[in-house]
Amino acid sequence: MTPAPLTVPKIALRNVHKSFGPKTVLNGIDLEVAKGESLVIIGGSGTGKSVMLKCILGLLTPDTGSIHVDGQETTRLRPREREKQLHKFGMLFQGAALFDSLTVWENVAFGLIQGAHMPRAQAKEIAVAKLGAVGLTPDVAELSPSELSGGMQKRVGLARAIADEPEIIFFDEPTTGLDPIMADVINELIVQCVKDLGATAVTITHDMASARKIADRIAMIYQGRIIWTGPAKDIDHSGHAHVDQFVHGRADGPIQMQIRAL
Ligand SMILES: Nc1ncnc2c1ncn2[C@@H]1O[C@H](COP(=O)(O)OP(=O)(O)OP(=O)(O)O)[C@@H](O)[C@H]1O
Repeated sequence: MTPAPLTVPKIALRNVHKSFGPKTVLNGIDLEVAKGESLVIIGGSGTGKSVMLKCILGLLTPDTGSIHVDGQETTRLRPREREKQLHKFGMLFQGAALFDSLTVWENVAFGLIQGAHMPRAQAKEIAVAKLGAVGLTPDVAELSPSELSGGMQKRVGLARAIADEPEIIFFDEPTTGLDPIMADVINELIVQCVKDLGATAVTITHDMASARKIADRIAMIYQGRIIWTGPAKDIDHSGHAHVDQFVHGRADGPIQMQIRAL
């Protein structure tokens, strides 16, 4: 009998550890993301979600463990290979992180012009089309980001994330600071854009409404490890006390917040 073909995960982390001085942040992360899947990572503040994303992007190097993207080990790539690898990723940062010194379209086209060395006129055409895909009209393209509302800035950030048609998109708390209705609009746009691109998506969020809407699968990080992962539909009956406490936002439970003055 012919064995079933093995599908290589788009992203695979194995036993990833990362410490800063005496502080262990990632303590043996094991996680796989399938091609085309939308994975949402939940977990308390300071549990290492951003550090994990930075390790996948190659902005931080794990102390031990492996990270594979499309089957290729990425933790110790040479600069040129790393740059090639980075082209696979799009990113929507917390707070959209737009440059106020550039117009909206220049923000969207930034990676196309700087990274892919595309002529400005061609990059502008793509930027205006991507702005259209997130519901912004061409007149917005000429404005400064400071002239836009928070919801519009997120849309611009999303247009920038998809401009280069990445294979993988990271969303870092995409709905932070938005009212619930605008948050829902952004969630729908994320789902639509990811689907249109056929991309693999990894989202960090504290917003459970967002997680439910965006995720095929949810993973929870706690004390530097993935303690639960399952289909989004199972999040309310995970059978895991830590997940239950987090999802329902209860102060009482196994997760004790460490509150200390810095
Ligand atoms: N470059 C660094 N140097 C030292 N410590 C760091 C560095 N980056 C992150 N940390 C520490 O690692 C821990 C995890 O940070 P991280 O930003 O990943 O948390 P998070 O889960 O994304 O939190 P939040 O939900 O609040 O954004 C924090 O205690 C943080 O102070």
